[in-house]
Amino acid sequence: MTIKGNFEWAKEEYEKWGVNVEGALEKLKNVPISIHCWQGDDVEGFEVNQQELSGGIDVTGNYPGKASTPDELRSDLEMALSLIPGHHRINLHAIYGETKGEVVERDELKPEHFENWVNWAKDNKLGLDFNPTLFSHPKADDGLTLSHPDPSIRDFWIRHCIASRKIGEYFGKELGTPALTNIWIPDGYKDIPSDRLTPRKRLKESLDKVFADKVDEQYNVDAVESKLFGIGSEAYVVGSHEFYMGYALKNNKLCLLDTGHYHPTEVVSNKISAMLLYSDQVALHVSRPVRWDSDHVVALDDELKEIGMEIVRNDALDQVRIGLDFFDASINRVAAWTIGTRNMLKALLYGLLLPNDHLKELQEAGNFTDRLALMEEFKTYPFGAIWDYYCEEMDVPVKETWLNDVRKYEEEVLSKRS
Ligand SMILES: C[C@H](O)[C@H](O)[C@@H](O)C(=O)CO
Ligand SMILES: [Mn+2]
Repeated sequence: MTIKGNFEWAKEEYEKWGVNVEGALEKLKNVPISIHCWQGDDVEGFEVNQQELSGGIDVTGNYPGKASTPDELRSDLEMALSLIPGHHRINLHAIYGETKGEVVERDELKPEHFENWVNWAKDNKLGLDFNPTLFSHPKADDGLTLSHPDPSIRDFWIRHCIASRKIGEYFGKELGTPALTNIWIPDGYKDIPSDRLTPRKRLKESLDKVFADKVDEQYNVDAVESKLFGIGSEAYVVGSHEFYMGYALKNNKLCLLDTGHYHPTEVVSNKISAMLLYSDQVALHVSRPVRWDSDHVVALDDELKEIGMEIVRNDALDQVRIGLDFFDASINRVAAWTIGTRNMLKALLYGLLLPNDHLKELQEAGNFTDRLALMEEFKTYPFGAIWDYYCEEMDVPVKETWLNDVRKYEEEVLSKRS
């Protein structure tokens, strides 16, 4: 049977349960995923005075072909984007600026250092998001930034965050779609602190100073990202979930939930509905923690499907800004983006193809037997046939055929890099 034939048959199966399959595909077309540039170069960036990766995160593996110039990174992203259905965004970090060989301190970064990215985004019809980089820098060597006891260090990072929000504003203005500028800091302690409050007070004051500087919310939306622990901050992280949830609610900022930043049995899928009762929007960094915040490539596992289902069931596709955050240097990096992003989209499609209203009614009526039976049976409904058709319609490779394109690119481009 052809892809179209399979689709028609699968569609009928879903329609028996009142699922609007064409409507689901239309919705999926309009969901932008913010694809993180840093998978392409192992979070190295292009600073002239580049430092080793720090901040309690780590990239393992030495798969050949890593991008080492902005043009290489953009070319690799274009390759990945050609294999991913839909129109998406690219998420940049401050270390990806282009300063024409000059050392430009992070608190001196300006929109002009990201002009090439903006022109490229325009050519490729992409939105851009942004992150200040508060790691891999001598002023973050002791693992403290915005909560540092030394006011001159705090001030440096405050200035960097202010500069970053202006860059986000520039992206939004130029591209006609507001940038999400997300602040994540590594601050914490390896061992049991004697005072948890003072660093948090300092972080709060620093953030207040960062956000006191007005940028146009039409163009830039601020987010703050919490964490549970990092390498070297195992005992205490200043910017914990409660800290940022409180800060975001009180100050009208977005709370960004990274799926690798919680206790091992605590899941982000269970947080989305609760948070959306109190804020209009939340942001995600979808990642895959394996025993720790390991940032493995996102797989289509139960939790990813649950996240997709939650976003769809709660009619929250416009309220959840979905970003990705993984960095695996042990496999082809273009493949990593492709696998992770396609999986995120598959999880959303999975949610869109469920008879969600009926399942909610069953729960309200206390019919938990039918609820479980249907939720389980739908796991083996012909979801793949709908996905394949979607890929074909969106002009990207169907099933695993995208791997041929990645292998060809590897042979012709990546393998030639030194
Ligand atoms: C590079 C990213 O900003 C970083 O991964 C951050 O978002 C994070 O999740 C740190 O654990
Ligand atoms: Mn993250």
